[in-house]
Amino acid sequence: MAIKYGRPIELREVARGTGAPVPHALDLTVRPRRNRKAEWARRMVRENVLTTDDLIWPLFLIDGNNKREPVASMPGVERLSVDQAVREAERAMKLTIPCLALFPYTEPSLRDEEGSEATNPDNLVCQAVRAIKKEFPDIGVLCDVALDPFTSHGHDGLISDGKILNDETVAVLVRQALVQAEAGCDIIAPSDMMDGRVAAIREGLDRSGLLDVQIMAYAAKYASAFYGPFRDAIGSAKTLTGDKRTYQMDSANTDEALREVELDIAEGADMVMVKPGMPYLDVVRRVKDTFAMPTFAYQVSGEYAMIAAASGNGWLDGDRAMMESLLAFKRAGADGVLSYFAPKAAEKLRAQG
Ligand SMILES: NCc1[nH]cc(CCC(=O)O)c1CC(=O)O
Ligand SMILES: [Mg+2]
Repeated sequence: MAIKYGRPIELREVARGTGAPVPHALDLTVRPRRNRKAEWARRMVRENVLTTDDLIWPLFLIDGNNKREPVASMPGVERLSVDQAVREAERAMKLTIPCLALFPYTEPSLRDEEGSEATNPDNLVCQAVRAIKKEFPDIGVLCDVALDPFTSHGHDGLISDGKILNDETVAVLVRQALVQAEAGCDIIAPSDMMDGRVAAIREGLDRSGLLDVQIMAYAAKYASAFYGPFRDAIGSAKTLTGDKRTYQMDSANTDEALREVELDIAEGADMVMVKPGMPYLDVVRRVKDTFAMPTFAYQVSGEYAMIAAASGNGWLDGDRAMMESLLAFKRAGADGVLSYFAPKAAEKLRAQG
């Protein structure tokens, strides 16, 4: 039998059953389309669902008051001053989005070779964390740990003689994580891809008595062209010299992703992430199947921009493409997804009831 699952197909001379044969009907015992015949039937057999609990909403921050600045390459996304970020936190609460992720646009005058603003306990991210947690203590706040929003060269780490220094960078990242956690951040998310940073950050947090602060490791983060609009949003696109291929992963690899994830789990990560999202769904699936950890995917800025741009041009039904792309992460095994579509998708989900 050519068929592996289900009933064998037996071809007969005449139509089965006692009723009159339908002219030209194929004699099929199995007709998969029966389960798709109506919306209620499709709902009954649906294997995966997207809910608002699956969404983490990334916000871009800028200095100032009552300010909203559009990000040109991400239609519908804005940089927000802290008071406006608090308003969006309220919106997230109402939409039952469990968690926000914060990314700062740092004033150029505050950027330097060492990214020293990253460890300023009163930097923009820390201000936003305090303001959001003060008004809405029940929403989760995630902070990215990496130096790129703060360095004049746009890299995630310290540089010497054109090389990104691993261990020296890790020491700074620990201090960055600590100022964020002290400000009230719930989840520390190292996105820098330095070796050993998860262990060092866990140790730093534990020593400071911050035992409940979680770590979501950007464990398998690829050197990707899809981060372009994000670098535009945080203002590192113009400054970035060279590329990030000596620390972010080669997009040709998946075994290496498993080794990276395994290390981060051993070092104390509570949750792991694969990034970008849609071009790496195979990696999400392998990671989930191999480690059975809370596994997240980041639908990155370039993925958002593609759908938003095509939709803006009338080439795609933007809402349907958005929902289909988000559901794809669930199908691949992700427990949740960081997405700039989060508020829009949540509104749609709530409207569906
Ligand atoms: N290390 C910083 C960081 N954290 C999240 C993203 C990208 C997110 C996105 O594209 O939406 C990046 C950019 C990069 O590594 O260059
Ligand atoms: Mg690693």
